[in-house]
Amino acid sequence: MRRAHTVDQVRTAEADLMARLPEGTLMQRAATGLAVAISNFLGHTYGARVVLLIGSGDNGGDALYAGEKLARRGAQVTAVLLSEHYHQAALAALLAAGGRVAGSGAATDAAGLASGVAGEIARADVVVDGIVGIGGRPGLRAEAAAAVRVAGEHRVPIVAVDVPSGVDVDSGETPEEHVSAALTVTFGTHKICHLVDPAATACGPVHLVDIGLDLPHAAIESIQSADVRALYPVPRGESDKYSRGVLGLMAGSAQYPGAAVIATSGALAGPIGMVRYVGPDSVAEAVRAAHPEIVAGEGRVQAWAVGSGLGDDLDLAKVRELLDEEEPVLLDADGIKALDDSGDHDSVLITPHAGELARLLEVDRAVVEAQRLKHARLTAERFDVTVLLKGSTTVIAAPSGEVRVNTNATAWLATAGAGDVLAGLCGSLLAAGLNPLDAASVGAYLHAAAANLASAGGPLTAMQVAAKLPDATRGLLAEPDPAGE
Ligand SMILES: NC(=O)C1=CN([C@@H]2O[C@H](COP(=O)(O)OP(=O)(O)OC[C@H]3O[C@@H](n4cnc5c(N)ncnc54)[C@H](O)[C@@H]3O)[C@@H](O)[C@H]2O)[C@@H](O)CC1
Ligand SMILES: Nc1ncnc2c1ncn2[C@@H]1O[C@H](COP(=O)(O)OP(=O)(O)O)[C@@H](O)[C@H]1O
Ligand SMILES: [K+]
Repeated sequence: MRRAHTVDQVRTAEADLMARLPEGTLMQRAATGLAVAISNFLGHTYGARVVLLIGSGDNGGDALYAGEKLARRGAQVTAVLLSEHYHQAALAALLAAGGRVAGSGAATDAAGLASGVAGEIARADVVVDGIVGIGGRPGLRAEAAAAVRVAGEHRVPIVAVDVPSGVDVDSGETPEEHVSAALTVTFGTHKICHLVDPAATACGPVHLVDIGLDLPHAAIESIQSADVRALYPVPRGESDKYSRGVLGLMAGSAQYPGAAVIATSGALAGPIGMVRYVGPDSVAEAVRAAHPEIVAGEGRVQAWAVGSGLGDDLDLAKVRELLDEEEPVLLDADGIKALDDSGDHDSVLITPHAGELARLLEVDRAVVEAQRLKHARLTAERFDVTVLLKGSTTVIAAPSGEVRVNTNATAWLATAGAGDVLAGLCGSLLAAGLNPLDAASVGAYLHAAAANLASAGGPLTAMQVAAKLPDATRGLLAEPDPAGE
């Protein structure tokens, strides 16, 4: 698992380590990693024009020391001081290495920047965001915001130090103006904003520099290929189609027959031995035509997936009966309407997008989109259910308080029917015996991996995603475990 910690957890771990090391050691480790990452990002160092945006704290200190190291290797490094306070020793080191400070005069330009600063930023090869790190509050002050805007206007890429300044580090929310980075270089561990949207998108790719922190249990985890490999229910020699798991699928309607076909494709491409389709005859025929492997009609199952494309055909009483049974149930789309906040749902997984979760919670969709982690968590707690909240980053929250995210999906996956594939696949993983948290995590990862194969940088259809699931699974199960994962 890739782990993300809260600001408090990071500060505690940092204090413990600093007490055992000579002063300044951690910042030097961070700055060295940062300088190397900036060099790699640029592809060259000698002669590169680097502008550092410097705030009052240690985040600015990291940026200044990295600037010093780049200046020693021949970069032209200019610091823009955005606060009266700054890390004095780090600035002295930068100046001693040949770096400069821009805009130290009193005059300002139309953007509110000290004169000369906008021109420096416009000509830069890279801007380094050392405005604030984990000590920052959301938002940017006027001068910082103006500097960031100039970089944007001139398409100068920004490398964020630790976090893109202005985002909310512990929630991944972006209530105010913030930096949008081409690369974020972080230290010690990932922070929540690196994994949860909308902030995760503002980070760009995230590069982690190890600085030796000893960290506690993570607040949030992001599932990696090695985790999927360890969890995937691979059939054994003695397995038969029943022991591999049978999924009952209640999906599709006269209104949306395709959803049943697509969800079945997802389910059959999972680890189970059989799908039992339960629905109107006309839809069952369409499913059988596409998938002769299915069995139509009720029978013994190890889990249910209910809801994709049911539309007005949703039989609330029937779904509530299923919820009272022992078998795990996945509720997707309209099926989620059957959930109430009384009762024990710890074997239930719901797979809403932001609109469906908003309807369940009776709030606006935009509120869920802006505060994805918060709403996934509170739903898991209030309904005693595991929630897989779909979107650009998928957030999975369990009633135990555990949270996992999946960040490897391509935006091409945002296409009609992709959610039906996911519901079928996650249902299949439940029927094969995974608990709701693991089924959701493995499902989201493989769904995204299949979408990446189907897309290869271009458009895809939901059925193509389902068709690539076996390849994605095969590739992953065959992969050797990389060291350190
Ligand atoms: N904690 C760690 O493990 C390590 C931290 N390091 C660096 O230190 C950073 C944290 O440093 P600090 O604690 O000094 O905090 P920051 O540098 O994040 O912020 C410092 C100050 O900025 C001001 N501020 C807050 N929000 C602002 C806003 N929106 N606009 C303008 N100013 C604002 C506040 O006065 C705050 O105290 C990390 O992000 C990282 O870059 C690294 O040097 C090494 C290890
Ligand atoms: N911007 C995005 N980047 C990556 N994946 C996305 C993005 N937006 C949506 N997705 C994923 O695409 C799928 C869309 O599912 P859903 O919204 O249920 O569509 P449908 O109901 O049409 O099947 C989900 O797996 C979701 O997580
Ligand atoms: K920053």
